[in-house]
Amino acid sequence: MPRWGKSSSQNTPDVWPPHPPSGESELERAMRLEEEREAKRVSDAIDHAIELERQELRKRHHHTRILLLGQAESGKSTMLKNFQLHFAPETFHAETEAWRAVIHLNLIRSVNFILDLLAGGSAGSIDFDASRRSLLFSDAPSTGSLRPLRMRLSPLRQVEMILVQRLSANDPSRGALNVEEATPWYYGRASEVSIRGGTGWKSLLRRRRDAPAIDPRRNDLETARQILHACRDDIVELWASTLVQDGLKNEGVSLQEQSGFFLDEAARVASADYTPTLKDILRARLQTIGVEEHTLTVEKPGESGQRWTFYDVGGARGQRACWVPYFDDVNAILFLCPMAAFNEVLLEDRSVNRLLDTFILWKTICSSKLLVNTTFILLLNKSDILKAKLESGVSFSRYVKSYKSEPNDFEHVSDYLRRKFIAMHKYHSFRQRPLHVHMLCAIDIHTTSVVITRIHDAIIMNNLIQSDYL
Ligand SMILES: Nc1nc2c(ncn2[C@@H]2O[C@H](COP(=O)(O)OP(=O)(O)OP(=O)(O)O)[C@@H](O)[C@H]2O)c(=O)[nH]1
Ligand SMILES: [Mg+2]
Repeated sequence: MPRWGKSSSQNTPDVWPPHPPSGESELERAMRLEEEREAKRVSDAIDHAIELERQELRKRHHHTRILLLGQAESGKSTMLKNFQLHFAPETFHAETEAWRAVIHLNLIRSVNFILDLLAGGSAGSIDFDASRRSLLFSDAPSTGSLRPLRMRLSPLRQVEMILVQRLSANDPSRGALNVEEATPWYYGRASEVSIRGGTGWKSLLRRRRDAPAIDPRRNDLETARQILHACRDDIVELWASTLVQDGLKNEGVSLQEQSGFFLDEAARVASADYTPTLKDILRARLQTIGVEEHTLTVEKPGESGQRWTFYDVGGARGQRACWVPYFDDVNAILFLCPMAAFNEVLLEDRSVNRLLDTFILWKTICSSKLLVNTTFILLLNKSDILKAKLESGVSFSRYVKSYKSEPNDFEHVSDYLRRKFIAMHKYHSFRQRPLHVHMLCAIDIHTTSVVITRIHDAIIMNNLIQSDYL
Protein backbone atom coordinates (compact mmCIF):
# COMPACT_ATOMS: atom_id res chain seq x y z
CA MET A 1 0.00 0.00 0.00
CA PRO A 2 1.40 3.44 -0.87
CA ARG A 3 2.34 5.47 2.16
CA TRP A 4 0.63 8.81 2.58
CA GLY A 5 2.41 11.68 0.81
CA LYS A 6 5.18 9.61 -0.88
CA SER A 7 4.89 7.03 -3.63
CA SER A 8 6.83 6.23 -6.76
CA SER A 9 6.13 2.66 -7.83
CA GLN A 10 5.11 1.93 -11.45
CA ASN A 11 1.51 1.02 -10.67
CA THR A 12 0.89 3.78 -8.26
CA PRO A 13 0.71 7.48 -8.98
CA ASP A 14 3.72 9.70 -8.26
CA VAL A 15 1.84 11.83 -5.80
CA TRP A 16 -0.42 10.63 -3.02
CA PRO A 17 -3.25 11.32 -2.84
CA PRO A 18 -3.50 11.29 -6.66
CA HIS A 19 -5.12 14.14 -8.59
CA PRO A 20 -8.89 13.58 -8.97
CA PRO A 21 -9.77 12.03 -12.36
CA SER A 22 -11.67 14.28 -14.73
CA GLY A 23 -15.41 13.70 -15.14
CA GLU A 24 -15.77 12.10 -11.73
CA SER A 25 -19.37 11.60 -10.55
CA GLU A 26 -20.49 12.64 -7.04
CA LEU A 27 -20.63 9.00 -5.93
CA GLU A 28 -17.19 8.19 -7.36
CA ARG A 29 -15.76 11.24 -5.62
CA ALA A 30 -17.29 10.23 -2.30
CA MET A 31 -15.88 6.69 -2.67
CA ARG A 32 -12.44 8.02 -3.66
CA LEU A 33 -12.31 10.35 -0.66
CA GLU A 34 -13.35 7.52 1.63
CA GLU A 35 -10.58 5.29 0.21
CA GLU A 36 -8.06 8.07 0.64
CA ARG A 37 -9.14 8.62 4.23
CA GLU A 38 -8.78 4.89 4.93
CA ALA A 39 -5.36 4.79 3.24
CA LYS A 40 -4.22 7.73 5.38
CA ARG A 41 -5.51 6.08 8.55
CA VAL A 42 -3.58 2.89 7.78
CA SER A 43 -0.46 4.87 6.84
CA ASP A 44 -0.62 6.85 10.10
CA ALA A 45 -1.06 3.63 12.09
CA ILE A 46 2.04 2.15 10.42
CA ASP A 47 4.06 5.30 11.11
CA HIS A 48 2.94 5.21 14.73
CA ALA A 49 3.92 1.53 15.13
CA ILE A 50 7.34 2.20 13.58
CA GLU A 51 7.90 5.15 15.91
CA LEU A 52 6.92 3.07 18.96
CA GLU A 53 9.30 0.31 17.88
CA ARG A 54 12.08 2.85 17.41
CA GLN A 55 11.43 4.31 20.86
CA GLU A 56 11.43 0.83 22.41
CA LEU A 57 14.73 0.00 20.71
CA ARG A 58 16.20 3.30 21.89
CA LYS A 59 14.97 2.56 25.41
CA ARG A 60 16.39 -0.96 25.34
CA HIS A 61 19.65 0.39 23.97
CA HIS A 62 19.82 2.67 27.03
CA HIS A 63 18.54 0.11 29.51
CA THR A 64 20.71 -2.94 30.01
CA ARG A 65 19.59 -5.87 32.15
CA ILE A 66 22.15 -8.13 33.74
CA LEU A 67 21.63 -11.34 35.66
CA LEU A 68 24.33 -12.27 38.18
CA LEU A 69 24.62 -16.04 38.60
CA GLY A 70 26.83 -18.42 40.54
CA GLN A 71 26.82 -20.47 43.72
CA ALA A 72 26.65 -18.91 47.21
CA GLU A 73 29.72 -16.85 48.11
CA SER A 74 30.96 -16.73 44.54
CA GLY A 75 31.03 -12.91 44.69
CA LYS A 76 27.81 -11.86 42.89
CA SER A 77 26.79 -9.17 45.37
CA THR A 78 30.41 -8.00 45.57
CA MET A 79 30.43 -7.59 41.81
CA LEU A 80 27.20 -5.59 42.02
CA LYS A 81 28.86 -3.26 44.55
CA ASN A 82 31.73 -2.77 42.06
CA PHE A 83 29.29 -1.86 39.28
CA GLN A 84 27.59 0.65 41.58
CA LEU A 85 30.92 2.17 42.51
CA HIS A 86 31.97 2.35 38.87
CA PHE A 87 28.80 3.78 37.32
CA ALA A 88 27.03 5.55 40.18
CA PRO A 89 29.69 6.48 42.77
CA GLU A 90 27.58 9.18 44.42
CA THR A 91 24.74 6.76 45.14
CA PHE A 92 27.23 4.16 46.29
CA HIS A 93 28.85 6.55 48.79
CA ALA A 94 25.41 7.58 50.08
CA GLU A 95 24.96 3.98 51.23
CA THR A 96 28.08 3.88 53.40
CA GLU A 97 26.07 4.08 56.61
CA ALA A 98 24.01 1.03 55.73
CA TRP A 99 27.21 -0.92 55.09
CA ARG A 100 28.64 0.19 58.43
CA ALA A 101 25.77 -1.62 60.17
CA VAL A 102 26.47 -4.78 58.14
CA ILE A 103 30.20 -4.64 58.92
CA HIS A 104 29.46 -4.14 62.64
CA LEU A 105 27.16 -7.15 62.49
CA ASN A 106 29.85 -9.21 60.71
CA LEU A 107 32.32 -8.32 63.48
CA ILE A 108 29.89 -8.95 66.34
CA ARG A 109 28.81 -12.31 64.93
CA SER A 110 32.46 -13.40 64.83
CA VAL A 111 32.89 -12.39 68.50
CA ASN A 112 29.69 -14.12 69.61
CA PHE A 113 30.67 -17.16 67.57
CA ILE A 114 34.01 -17.45 69.38
CA LEU A 115 32.34 -17.06 72.76
CA ASP A 116 29.71 -19.68 71.90
CA LEU A 117 32.16 -22.13 70.39
CA LEU A 118 34.71 -21.98 73.16
CA ALA A 119 32.10 -21.81 75.90
CA GLY A 120 30.01 -24.62 74.45
CA GLY A 121 26.96 -22.42 73.85
CA SER A 122 24.61 -22.99 70.93
CA ALA A 123 27.36 -22.79 68.31
CA GLY A 124 29.59 -25.30 70.02
CA SER A 125 27.03 -27.80 71.13
CA ILE A 126 27.75 -30.55 68.63
CA ASP A 127 30.95 -32.26 69.60
CA PHE A 128 32.96 -29.96 71.76
CA ASP A 129 35.34 -31.25 74.40
CA ALA A 130 33.62 -30.13 77.62
CA SER A 131 36.68 -30.33 79.84
CA ARG A 132 38.70 -28.00 77.61
CA ARG A 133 35.79 -25.59 77.46
CA SER A 134 35.38 -25.46 81.19
CA LEU A 135 39.09 -24.76 81.48
CA LEU A 136 38.82 -21.78 79.14
CA PHE A 137 35.94 -20.34 81.09
CA SER A 138 36.77 -21.46 84.62
CA ASP A 139 37.08 -18.97 87.47
CA ALA A 140 40.54 -20.18 88.47
CA PRO A 141 42.93 -17.28 87.77
CA SER A 142 45.88 -19.58 87.14
CA THR A 143 44.30 -21.04 83.99
CA GLY A 144 44.01 -17.62 82.35
CA SER A 145 40.22 -17.95 82.03
CA LEU A 146 38.24 -16.04 79.38
CA ARG A 147 35.25 -15.76 81.71
CA PRO A 148 35.76 -12.05 82.62
CA LEU A 149 36.08 -11.14 78.94
CA ARG A 150 32.98 -13.12 78.18
CA MET A 151 31.04 -11.24 80.84
CA ARG A 152 32.25 -7.87 79.59
CA LEU A 153 31.37 -8.75 75.98
CA SER A 154 27.88 -10.00 76.81
CA PRO A 155 26.20 -6.66 75.82
CA LEU A 156 27.15 -7.48 72.21
CA ARG A 157 24.24 -9.95 72.17
CA GLN A 158 21.91 -6.97 72.48
CA VAL A 159 23.79 -5.07 69.76
CA GLU A 160 23.45 -8.06 67.46
CA MET A 161 19.70 -8.09 68.07
CA ILE A 162 19.32 -4.37 67.39
CA LEU A 163 21.25 -4.53 64.13
CA VAL A 164 19.40 -7.63 62.96
CA GLN A 165 16.06 -5.97 63.67
CA ARG A 166 17.05 -2.81 61.83
CA LEU A 167 18.27 -4.70 58.78
CA SER A 168 15.19 -6.87 58.52
CA ALA A 169 12.60 -4.29 59.55
CA ASN A 170 10.93 -4.24 56.12
CA ASP A 171 10.80 -7.98 55.68
CA PRO A 172 7.26 -9.15 56.40
CA SER A 173 8.28 -12.80 56.37
CA ARG A 174 10.34 -12.66 59.52
CA GLY A 175 10.81 -10.72 62.69
CA ALA A 176 14.51 -11.34 62.69
CA LEU A 177 16.88 -12.51 59.99
CA ASN A 178 16.14 -16.13 59.40
CA VAL A 179 19.49 -17.78 59.06
CA GLU A 180 18.19 -21.35 58.83
CA GLU A 181 16.17 -20.58 55.71
CA ALA A 182 19.28 -19.36 53.95
CA THR A 183 21.97 -21.84 54.86
CA PRO A 184 21.93 -24.49 57.53
CA TRP A 185 24.31 -23.66 60.32
CA TYR A 186 27.15 -26.02 60.73
CA TYR A 187 29.79 -26.53 63.36
CA GLY A 188 32.87 -24.33 63.03
CA ARG A 189 31.34 -21.49 61.10
CA ALA A 190 29.95 -18.14 62.21
CA SER A 191 26.29 -17.81 61.23
CA GLU A 192 25.42 -15.83 58.11
CA VAL A 193 23.92 -12.38 58.02
CA SER A 194 21.24 -12.58 55.35
CA ILE A 195 18.74 -10.27 53.78
CA ARG A 196 15.79 -10.89 51.49
CA GLY A 197 15.87 -9.12 48.12
CA GLY A 198 13.47 -6.21 47.67
CA THR A 199 13.24 -5.22 51.33
CA GLY A 200 14.95 -1.88 50.74
CA TRP A 201 17.18 -2.43 53.77
CA LYS A 202 19.69 0.23 52.74
CA SER A 203 17.13 3.00 52.86
CA LEU A 204 16.20 1.91 56.39
CA LEU A 205 19.67 2.72 57.56
CA ARG A 206 20.35 5.80 55.46
CA ARG A 207 20.59 9.03 57.42
CA ARG A 208 17.78 11.24 56.22
CA ARG A 209 18.20 15.01 56.31
CA ASP A 210 14.55 15.46 57.24
CA ALA A 211 14.67 12.85 60.02
CA PRO A 212 13.24 14.11 63.33
CA ALA A 213 15.79 15.07 65.97
CA ILE A 214 14.53 12.23 68.18
CA ASP A 215 14.23 9.28 65.85
CA PRO A 216 13.91 5.97 67.75
CA ARG A 217 15.53 4.04 64.88
CA ARG A 218 18.56 6.33 64.86
CA ASN A 219 18.74 6.19 68.66
CA ASP A 220 18.84 2.40 68.49
CA LEU A 221 21.67 2.44 66.01
CA GLU A 222 23.53 5.07 68.02
CA THR A 223 23.18 2.95 71.17
CA ALA A 224 24.49 -0.07 69.26
CA ARG A 225 27.53 1.91 68.11
CA GLN A 226 28.25 3.14 71.61
CA ILE A 227 28.07 -0.34 73.12
CA LEU A 228 30.32 -1.71 70.38
CA HIS A 229 32.79 1.11 70.97
CA ALA A 230 32.76 0.42 74.73
CA CYS A 231 33.59 -3.24 73.97
CA ARG A 232 36.35 -2.39 71.51
CA ASP A 233 39.38 -3.09 73.72
CA ASP A 234 37.86 -6.33 74.98
CA ILE A 235 37.23 -7.53 71.41
CA VAL A 236 40.86 -6.77 70.54
CA GLU A 237 41.98 -8.60 73.70
CA LEU A 238 39.76 -11.59 72.94
CA TRP A 239 41.13 -11.97 69.41
CA ALA A 240 44.74 -11.53 70.57
CA SER A 241 44.33 -14.10 73.35
CA THR A 242 46.40 -17.26 72.91
CA LEU A 243 43.59 -19.16 74.64
CA VAL A 244 41.25 -18.18 71.81
CA GLN A 245 43.79 -18.79 69.05
CA ASP A 246 44.69 -22.19 70.48
CA GLY A 247 41.04 -23.03 71.12
CA LEU A 248 40.07 -22.24 67.51
CA LYS A 249 43.05 -24.18 66.21
CA ASN A 250 42.07 -27.20 68.30
CA GLU A 251 38.59 -27.00 66.84
CA GLY A 252 39.99 -26.76 63.29
CA VAL A 253 38.31 -23.38 62.78
CA SER A 254 39.91 -20.68 60.62
CA LEU A 255 37.79 -17.56 60.95
CA GLN A 256 40.17 -15.66 58.67
CA GLU A 257 39.00 -17.80 55.75
CA GLN A 258 35.34 -17.08 56.35
CA SER A 259 33.41 -14.28 54.64
CA GLY A 260 32.84 -11.10 56.60
CA PHE A 261 35.97 -11.45 58.72
CA PHE A 262 36.84 -8.15 60.44
CA LEU A 263 38.48 -9.28 63.70
CA ASP A 264 41.95 -8.26 62.49
CA GLU A 265 40.59 -4.71 62.12
CA ALA A 266 38.45 -4.72 65.26
CA ALA A 267 40.13 -1.63 66.80
CA ARG A 268 39.36 0.45 63.72
CA VAL A 269 35.90 -1.00 62.95
CA ALA A 270 34.65 -0.62 66.55
CA SER A 271 35.98 2.93 66.96
CA ALA A 272 33.46 5.69 67.65
CA ASP A 273 34.08 7.55 64.39
CA TYR A 274 34.41 4.50 62.12
CA THR A 275 33.58 5.11 58.47
CA PRO A 276 33.89 2.05 56.22
CA THR A 277 36.53 2.22 53.51
CA LEU A 278 35.68 1.04 49.99
CA LYS A 279 37.55 -2.17 50.67
CA ASP A 280 35.59 -2.74 53.90
CA ILE A 281 32.33 -2.41 51.97
CA LEU A 282 33.50 -4.87 49.32
CA ARG A 283 34.51 -7.33 52.05
CA ALA A 284 31.26 -7.02 54.01
CA ARG A 285 29.20 -10.21 53.82
CA LEU A 286 25.44 -10.16 53.49
CA GLN A 287 23.93 -13.32 52.10
CA THR A 288 21.28 -12.75 49.42
CA ILE A 289 17.93 -14.49 49.75
CA GLY A 290 15.62 -14.48 46.71
CA VAL A 291 16.33 -11.89 44.01
CA GLU A 292 17.53 -8.37 44.64
CA GLU A 293 16.68 -6.06 41.71
CA HIS A 294 18.90 -3.06 41.51
CA THR A 295 18.63 -0.31 38.90
CA LEU A 296 21.35 2.27 38.61
CA THR A 297 21.52 5.32 36.40
CA VAL A 298 24.98 6.05 35.06
CA GLU A 299 26.34 9.24 36.60
CA LYS A 300 29.39 9.58 34.28
CA PRO A 301 29.25 12.60 31.96
CA GLY A 302 28.80 11.43 28.38
CA GLU A 303 27.02 8.24 29.43
CA SER A 304 24.63 9.75 31.95
CA GLY A 305 21.05 8.64 31.58
CA GLN A 306 21.97 5.06 30.68
CA ARG A 307 20.20 2.65 32.98
CA TRP A 308 21.51 -0.70 34.15
CA THR A 309 19.33 -3.15 36.03
CA PHE A 310 21.04 -5.96 37.92
CA TYR A 311 19.30 -9.03 39.24
CA ASP A 312 21.42 -10.28 42.11
CA VAL A 313 20.23 -13.73 43.12
CA GLY A 314 20.81 -15.95 46.12
CA GLY A 315 23.26 -18.65 45.03
CA ALA A 316 22.57 -21.38 47.60
CA ARG A 317 20.89 -24.49 46.18
CA GLY A 318 17.50 -23.74 47.74
CA GLN A 319 17.50 -20.33 46.02
CA ARG A 320 18.14 -21.41 42.45
CA ALA A 321 14.51 -22.04 41.43
CA CYS A 322 14.02 -18.23 41.50
CA TRP A 323 16.53 -17.70 38.69
CA VAL A 324 14.67 -18.99 35.62
CA PRO A 325 11.93 -16.31 35.33
CA TYR A 326 14.72 -13.78 34.70
CA PHE A 327 16.33 -15.70 31.84
CA ASP A 328 14.26 -14.41 28.94
CA ASP A 329 14.58 -10.69 29.58
CA VAL A 330 18.26 -10.04 30.23
CA ASN A 331 20.95 -8.77 27.89
CA ALA A 332 23.79 -10.47 29.70
CA ILE A 333 24.64 -13.21 32.17
CA LEU A 334 27.52 -12.64 34.53
CA PHE A 335 28.48 -16.04 35.85
CA LEU A 336 30.86 -16.11 38.81
CA CYS A 337 33.12 -19.02 39.63
CA PRO A 338 34.98 -18.78 42.95
CA MET A 339 38.21 -20.46 41.79
CA ALA A 340 39.51 -20.82 45.34
CA ALA A 341 36.62 -23.12 46.31
CA PHE A 342 38.25 -26.20 44.75
CA ASN A 343 38.95 -27.75 48.19
CA GLU A 344 35.66 -26.69 49.84
CA VAL A 345 32.20 -28.24 50.10
CA LEU A 346 28.77 -26.64 49.79
CA LEU A 347 27.36 -25.44 53.10
CA GLU A 348 23.92 -26.65 52.05
CA ASP A 349 25.16 -30.12 51.05
CA ARG A 350 28.46 -31.11 52.62
CA SER A 351 28.85 -34.08 50.28
CA VAL A 352 29.33 -31.82 47.22
CA ASN A 353 32.60 -30.17 46.24
CA ARG A 354 32.07 -26.46 45.43
CA LEU A 355 34.03 -26.49 42.18
CA LEU A 356 32.10 -29.51 40.94
CA ASP A 357 28.84 -27.73 41.82
CA THR A 358 29.97 -24.71 39.79
CA PHE A 359 30.77 -26.94 36.79
CA ILE A 360 27.28 -28.50 36.95
CA LEU A 361 25.69 -25.07 37.23
CA TRP A 362 27.70 -23.74 34.30
CA LYS A 363 26.66 -26.68 32.14
CA THR A 364 22.97 -26.03 32.96
CA ILE A 365 23.26 -22.32 32.19
CA CYS A 366 25.14 -22.90 28.91
CA SER A 367 22.56 -25.39 27.64
CA SER A 368 19.53 -23.18 28.41
CA LYS A 369 17.62 -22.38 25.21
CA LEU A 370 16.19 -19.26 26.86
CA LEU A 371 19.67 -17.75 26.90
CA VAL A 372 20.74 -18.34 23.29
CA ASN A 373 20.86 -14.63 22.44
CA THR A 374 22.29 -13.49 25.76
CA THR A 375 25.82 -12.16 26.15
CA PHE A 376 27.80 -14.64 28.27
CA ILE A 377 30.43 -13.30 30.63
CA LEU A 378 32.39 -15.63 32.88
CA LEU A 379 34.20 -14.20 35.88
CA LEU A 380 36.83 -16.46 37.44
CA ASN A 381 36.85 -14.83 40.84
CA LYS A 382 38.77 -14.97 44.13
CA SER A 383 42.13 -15.09 42.38
CA ASP A 384 43.81 -13.72 45.55
CA ILE A 385 42.60 -16.63 47.70
CA LEU A 386 43.45 -19.18 44.99
CA LYS A 387 46.99 -17.80 44.81
CA ALA A 388 47.39 -17.88 48.61
CA LYS A 389 46.03 -21.43 48.87
CA LEU A 390 48.31 -22.82 46.18
CA GLU A 391 51.33 -21.00 47.63
CA SER A 392 50.56 -22.44 51.06
CA GLY A 393 50.83 -25.92 49.54
CA VAL A 394 47.18 -26.99 49.09
CA SER A 395 47.28 -29.41 46.18
CA PHE A 396 44.83 -28.69 43.33
CA SER A 397 45.19 -32.15 41.77
CA ARG A 398 44.19 -33.77 45.05
CA TYR A 399 40.68 -32.37 44.53
CA VAL A 400 40.58 -32.19 40.71
CA LYS A 401 41.81 -35.56 39.49
CA SER A 402 41.87 -34.58 35.79
CA TYR A 403 44.51 -31.92 36.57
CA LYS A 404 47.04 -34.77 36.96
CA SER A 405 50.63 -33.69 37.53
CA GLU A 406 50.65 -30.16 36.14
CA PRO A 407 52.40 -27.49 38.28
CA ASN A 408 50.55 -26.45 41.43
CA ASP A 409 50.81 -22.72 40.74
CA PHE A 410 48.33 -19.94 40.01
CA GLU A 411 49.25 -19.51 36.36
CA HIS A 412 48.71 -23.17 35.43
CA VAL A 413 45.68 -23.80 37.65
CA SER A 414 43.80 -20.66 36.56
CA ASP A 415 44.59 -21.42 32.92
CA TYR A 416 43.30 -24.98 33.36
CA LEU A 417 40.04 -23.61 34.80
CA ARG A 418 39.69 -21.04 32.01
CA ARG A 419 40.15 -23.72 29.33
CA LYS A 420 37.75 -26.08 31.08
CA PHE A 421 34.95 -23.48 31.27
CA ILE A 422 35.47 -22.39 27.65
CA ALA A 423 35.33 -26.03 26.47
CA MET A 424 32.15 -26.69 28.48
CA HIS A 425 30.51 -23.58 27.05
CA LYS A 426 31.36 -24.68 23.52
CA TYR A 427 30.17 -28.23 24.05
CA HIS A 428 26.92 -27.53 25.90
CA SER A 429 25.66 -24.38 24.16
CA PHE A 430 22.56 -24.85 22.03
CA ARG A 431 23.99 -22.43 19.48
CA GLN A 432 27.54 -21.05 19.27
CA ARG A 433 27.96 -17.59 20.78
CA PRO A 434 30.92 -15.56 22.02
CA LEU A 435 32.08 -16.03 25.59
CA HIS A 436 33.94 -13.29 27.46
CA VAL A 437 36.20 -14.59 30.22
CA HIS A 438 37.90 -12.48 32.90
CA MET A 439 40.11 -13.48 35.81
CA LEU A 440 39.50 -11.30 38.84
CA CYS A 441 39.64 -10.47 42.51
CA ALA A 442 36.36 -8.70 43.20
CA ILE A 443 37.63 -6.96 46.33
CA ASP A 444 40.40 -5.27 44.34
CA ILE A 445 38.71 -2.06 43.17
CA HIS A 446 41.24 -1.06 40.51
CA THR A 447 41.61 -4.29 38.56
CA THR A 448 37.86 -4.91 38.80
CA SER A 449 37.22 -1.46 37.37
CA VAL A 450 39.24 -2.40 34.25
CA VAL A 451 37.23 -5.62 33.91
CA ILE A 452 33.96 -3.68 34.27
CA THR A 453 34.95 -1.35 31.42
CA ARG A 454 35.54 -4.41 29.21
CA ILE A 455 32.24 -5.99 30.29
CA HIS A 456 30.45 -2.71 29.56
CA ASP A 457 31.92 -2.53 26.04
CA ALA A 458 31.06 -6.17 25.28
CA ILE A 459 27.45 -5.76 26.43
CA ILE A 460 26.91 -2.49 24.59
CA MET A 461 28.35 -4.01 21.42
CA ASN A 462 26.04 -7.01 21.70
CA ASN A 463 23.04 -4.75 22.39
CA LEU A 464 23.81 -2.88 19.18
CA ILE A 465 24.07 -6.10 17.19
CA GLN A 466 20.81 -7.44 18.67
CA SER A 467 18.95 -4.25 17.86
CA ASP A 468 20.33 -4.13 14.27
CA TYR A 469 22.12 -0.86 14.90
CA LEU A 470 25.23 -2.51 13.42
N1 LIG B 1 39.28 -12.39 49.23
C1 LIG B 1 38.27 -12.25 48.39
N2 LIG B 1 37.03 -12.18 48.87
C2 LIG B 1 36.01 -12.02 47.98
C3 LIG B 1 36.22 -11.95 46.59
N3 LIG B 1 35.02 -11.81 45.99
C4 LIG B 1 34.10 -11.79 46.97
N4 LIG B 1 34.70 -11.92 48.18
C5 LIG B 1 34.07 -12.00 49.50
O1 LIG B 1 33.33 -13.19 49.54
C6 LIG B 1 32.15 -13.03 50.34
C7 LIG B 1 30.96 -13.55 49.59
O2 LIG B 1 30.71 -12.72 48.48
P1 LIG B 1 29.22 -12.32 48.05
O3 LIG B 1 29.37 -11.30 46.97
O4 LIG B 1 28.41 -11.98 49.23
O5 LIG B 1 28.73 -13.71 47.45
P2 LIG B 1 27.36 -14.02 46.69
O6 LIG B 1 27.72 -14.74 45.45
O7 LIG B 1 26.55 -12.78 46.54
O8 LIG B 1 26.69 -15.04 47.71
P3 LIG B 1 25.09 -15.33 47.98
O9 LIG B 1 24.43 -14.02 48.22
O10 LIG B 1 25.09 -16.21 49.17
O11 LIG B 1 24.60 -16.03 46.76
C8 LIG B 1 32.08 -11.54 50.68
O12 LIG B 1 32.49 -11.36 52.02
C9 LIG B 1 33.07 -10.89 49.74
O13 LIG B 1 33.68 -9.76 50.30
C10 LIG B 1 37.56 -12.05 46.09
O14 LIG B 1 37.85 -12.01 44.90
N5 LIG B 1 38.54 -12.20 47.06
MG1 LIG C 1 24.73 -12.19 47.32
